[in-house]
Amino acid sequence: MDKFKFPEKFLESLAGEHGFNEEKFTNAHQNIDPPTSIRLNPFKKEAIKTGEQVPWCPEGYYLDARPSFTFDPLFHAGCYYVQEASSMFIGHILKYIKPDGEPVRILDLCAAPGGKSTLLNSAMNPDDLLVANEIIKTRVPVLADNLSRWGTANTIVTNNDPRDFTRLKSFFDIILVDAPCSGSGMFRKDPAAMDEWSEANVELCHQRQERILADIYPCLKEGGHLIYSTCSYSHQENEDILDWLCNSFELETLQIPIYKEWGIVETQSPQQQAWGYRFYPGQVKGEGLFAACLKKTGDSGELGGFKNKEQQKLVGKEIDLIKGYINNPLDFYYFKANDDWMAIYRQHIESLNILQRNLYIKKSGVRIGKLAGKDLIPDHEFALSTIINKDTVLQTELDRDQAIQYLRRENIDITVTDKGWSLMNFEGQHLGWAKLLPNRINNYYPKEIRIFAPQPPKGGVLD
Ligand SMILES: C[S@@+](CC[C@H](N)C(=O)[O-])C[C@H]1O[C@@H](n2cnc3c(N)ncnc32)[C@H](O)[C@@H]1O
Repeated sequence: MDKFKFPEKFLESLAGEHGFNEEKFTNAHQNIDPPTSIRLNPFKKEAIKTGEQVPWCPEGYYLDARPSFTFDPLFHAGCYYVQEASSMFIGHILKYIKPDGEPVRILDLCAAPGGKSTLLNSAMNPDDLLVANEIIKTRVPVLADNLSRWGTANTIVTNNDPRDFTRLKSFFDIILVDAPCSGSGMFRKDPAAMDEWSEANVELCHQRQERILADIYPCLKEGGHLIYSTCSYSHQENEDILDWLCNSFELETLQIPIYKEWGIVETQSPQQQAWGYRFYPGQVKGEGLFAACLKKTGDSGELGGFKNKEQQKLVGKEIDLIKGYINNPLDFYYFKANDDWMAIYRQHIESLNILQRNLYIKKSGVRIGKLAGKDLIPDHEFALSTIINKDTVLQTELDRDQAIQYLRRENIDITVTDKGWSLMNFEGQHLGWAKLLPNRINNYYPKEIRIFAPQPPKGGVLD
């Protein structure tokens, strides 16, 4: 019996698509397991560098088998992100359009769980700012956690509706809209998604995609770039959207350089001949994706004259308490968010003020810690950040079993002689904090993200 029974009308709807090969596509779904791929964090240790490289992403690698990532401490240390290979193409587009040496503000509008945010962030410098937004409140914590693990201090996480961005006129240089879609590109990984697919749902998604894009168009600068992507194969959500964009706004299409051997299908929209890039399982080693990039040629006017909202800054003696633990402490602006002490690169103060006035900010830069009496309790996010000056902090190296005990928030079987706050490390990579006391260790790994799962049998199991 066929493993995949595609929804009625689904294959029919793809039949005329340029470059679509039904035989290869069906075979890939019936007989080939989805490949497992990871993308390394360029700001941290190169975790695993064996295996075949993803052709369009130098930091992407296919793994021969799917290990249990939950039981790999380097995963928790943020050394890599588990990401489907086709999605990594967005990084290829960014590298093509990002101007050299000029700081950019990038918006990832539909960002949770953060795969593409960490991808975009990998190609960014401290002078660049990433705003990662997610409309659904319950999906924001996982986005914030994934960016915390990535460790950089040039990201802001927001929880807003696309329409809230309309008033930020000409604020962003690059916007990624990885739109909510009918999800056919994920059928192989998630066959249950087939139950949701219908022509009516494709149409609903198309309408929502138009609304989202109309809302954010004004916040893109003249000369800036809009990257649009979906994990749908339906032309209504892809090429038709490009035509609608070019007809409704001042946008021009951009052709992205690709190699033929990558197996990506380059398409053009029927009316405006806007370029698009399609990924079909069976033709690429990855899942379904559509991506396109457009350049804005029109002007949306200046940012409104609203007042900045300033943060409560840390005062001199508070900064004195933490600056020894931070690399290049003068590069940062220190402020409070409720009781938390935060640090963000100084060059983003103005952006932070403007965003804070207009959006619902869930995290900005790196959370350093909070004061309890005279002591600063360091935050988990600080441990995982790349701004920590590890030479000034105690560090305790754990073996694999001890690291798992730590990540489970259990007692750790280790004898230590040092006292005080210590980074808990695995292979030199920071997992979090513990407080070393004369006869015990207080494990400060955050409860919410600790490992609950039972240990898999040797050889690894699926997560
Ligand atoms: C394809 S997923 C994003 C995946 C993410 N970019 C990544 O790479 O990890 C689409 C996201 O859009 C969000 N979303 C749903 N409805 C939305 C809307 N009306 N406006 C903006 N975003 C929406 C979903 O919550 C979801 O997180």
